[in-house]
Amino acid sequence: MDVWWALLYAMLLLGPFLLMQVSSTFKFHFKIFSYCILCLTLSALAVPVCLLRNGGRTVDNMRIIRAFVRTMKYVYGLRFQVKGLENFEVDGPCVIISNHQSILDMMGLMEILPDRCVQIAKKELMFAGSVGLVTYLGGVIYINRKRTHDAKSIMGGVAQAMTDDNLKVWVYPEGTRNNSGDLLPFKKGAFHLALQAKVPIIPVVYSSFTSFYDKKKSLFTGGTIKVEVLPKIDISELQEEDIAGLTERCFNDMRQVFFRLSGKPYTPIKQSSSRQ
Ligand SMILES: CCCCCCCC/C=C\CCCCCCCC(=O)SCCNC(=O)CCNC(=O)[C@H](O)C(C)(C)COP(=O)(O)OP(=O)(O)OC[C@H]1O[C@@H](n2cnc3c(N)ncnc32)[C@H](O)[C@@H]1OP(=O)(O)O
Ligand SMILES: CCCCCCCCCCCCCC(=O)OC[C@@H](O)COP(=O)(O)O
Repeated sequence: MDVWWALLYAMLLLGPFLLMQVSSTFKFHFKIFSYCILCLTLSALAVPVCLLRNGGRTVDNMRIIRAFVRTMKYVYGLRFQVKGLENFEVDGPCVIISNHQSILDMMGLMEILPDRCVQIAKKELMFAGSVGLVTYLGGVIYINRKRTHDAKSIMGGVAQAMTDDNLKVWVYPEGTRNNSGDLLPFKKGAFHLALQAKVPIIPVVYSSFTSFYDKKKSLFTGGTIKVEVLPKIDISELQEEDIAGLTERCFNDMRQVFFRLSGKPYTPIKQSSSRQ
């Protein structure tokens, strides 16, 4: 009989706690689901606008997409504090590199996206319904990350297009989303691209989302994201053999800014030793 009483007490004590857990997980997933639905809906609205204004796949559509996406931050209670926007004022093309934490990054990307800028994305995004279609219309460049040989040759072709069409290209050098509160080691494609196109690199850093968005804790509330556009890095004097050093330098510079913006103490690491 005592066992039943003990069980009853345990349920009374743990019940509300368990319910709270279930409902916070539910809330989190519901919010993410609503984010995807909103992306799909806004894309479906943006597609005809893009087609009517610009006819087909062109970077000019990015201005329309940007205007749509910029409204989304109000729905999720996000604010952006941006510094260094003047660093985007370069003559001609450049490679922009930034850290990538979550699908929410699309809002941060569009918040500061300069004109004539396309992004490199995994090819799977092309099949995400109306989102895929709108990214296609905006001129997003798709790569197959599983076939890195093909990915490299696609990025080689992009170098030529950058100079021919005066394009800026946005790359997430971590190569995947990462919500760990640190940066993943950088892949080298963005740096090869800058060297091949002979254009400067502009790093952009977003502060950590972990205080308001954390998958593991099912946390997704409103918050402020600090963004810093860093001064351009001139690569005109560099050669192929300098790529590893350049990657390391960008990684360290951005990681330092990432920790500062996130209000966390900085501990240096070597990018090569942090490879998984
Ligand atoms: C209207 C409402 C709408 C609402 C909806 C919103 C819509 C918004 C619209 C529009 C926004 C769209 C936004 C999309 C965002 C999507 C984000 C993503 O999808 S992130 C995933 C894809 N991105 C990447 O993966 C980064 C790029 N990746 C790279 O650059 C890699 O480097 C890659 C794939 C080219 C190769 O990756 P490896 O895994 O092989 O690793 P490695 O270390 O870089 O390379 C291995 C060796 O190959 C050499 N290598 C790399 N690239 C080379 C190259 N181009 N040429 C020669 N050698 C190269 C390297 O030097 C390295 O060699 P040694 O170890 O140093 O000897
Ligand atoms: C067919 C219905 C699909 C509906 C999906 C709608 C979702 C909209 C999301 C907006 C664009 C997000 C782009 C993005 O952030 O992609 C993730 C990749 O960067 C990295 O991929 P991963 O971390 O390696 O999986």
